[in-house]
Amino acid sequence: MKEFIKKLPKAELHIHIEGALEPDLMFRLATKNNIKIPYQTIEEVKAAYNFTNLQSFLDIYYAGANVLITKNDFYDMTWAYILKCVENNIIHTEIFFDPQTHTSRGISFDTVILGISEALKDAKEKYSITSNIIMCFLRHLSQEEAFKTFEECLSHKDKIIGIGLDSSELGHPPSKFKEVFQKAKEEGFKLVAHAGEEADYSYIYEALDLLDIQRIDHGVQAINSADLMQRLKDEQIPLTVCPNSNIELKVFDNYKQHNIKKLLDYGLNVTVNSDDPAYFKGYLNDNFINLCENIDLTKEDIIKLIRNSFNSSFISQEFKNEYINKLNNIGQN
Ligand SMILES: Nc1ncnc2[nH]cnc12
Ligand SMILES: [Zn+2]
Repeated sequence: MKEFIKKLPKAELHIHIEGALEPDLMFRLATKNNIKIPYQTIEEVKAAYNFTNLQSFLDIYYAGANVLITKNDFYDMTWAYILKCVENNIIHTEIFFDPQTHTSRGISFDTVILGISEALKDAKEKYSITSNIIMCFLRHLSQEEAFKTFEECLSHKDKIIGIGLDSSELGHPPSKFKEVFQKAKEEGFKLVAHAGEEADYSYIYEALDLLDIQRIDHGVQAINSADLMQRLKDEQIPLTVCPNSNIELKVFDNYKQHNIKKLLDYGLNVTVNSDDPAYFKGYLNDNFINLCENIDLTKEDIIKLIRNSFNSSFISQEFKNEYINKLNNIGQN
């Protein structure tokens, strides 16, 4: 099964680029930029990646992002992820970034978006990897701050396809961001939001009904509402599920307890993604492999999950057709 997974072309729809910052690059940037980090060795960093819940991860993840200062730093972090895409046979990726994590430290919006987008442009030229960028608001901050960030992004509308919502979920429901999502919709952005990762399924209803989102990031708590499951099935709303993340952040006790197969068998539009691969012990192939080693996913299930990713992406129908044909051809051999 491992070889089968590796050879299939894939798309990734839920990856925070700051979550692809590997410890070795973190150290190099810390030294170059003269930024103090609370670790002496890579082993110490890895030992610190022992999370109890989402917040315990976010505290460490935001601290790690402090080493990113120049446009080149953002380029290098993004390029390192692109090399992982090549290794994992990811031919299309939709990347989240969190501008507020950086603008709050005095790094300009332009520095961040230009570093990321230039690496993605080079990825297209060198490896034919296609991509889209989704800007996320940090939900632990206010809607007013989200509006300020939204204003800043408008001069980069050509580079940003969509708007998302991430960070500390509990206590920060989608309803808090209703007006700024409405504005983003009027401006023509695609809309997504993290919902039902740690918080209950009412957050998924809010994301659908108040923010009018097109994909749910995570969404695994939907299983606790029969009505919501039926609706997600009827409307084929994509769920960008992140298995390694769910295990590392203790949403499920282990892979055998993960509900992805139940969601898939029920008929939901489920996809597999890596979330923050540098922090959660692996990239996209590892997520598929961990699932296969612990739950009965068939080859057809794997192909279905990947087909769902291509179909649920924000690329053109022409690209979707081309990529799905490629997937079907390779999947049959
Ligand atoms: N899994 C996650 N949930 C919410 N916010 C995040 N930011 C980075 N990873 C996240
Ligand atoms: Zn996420």
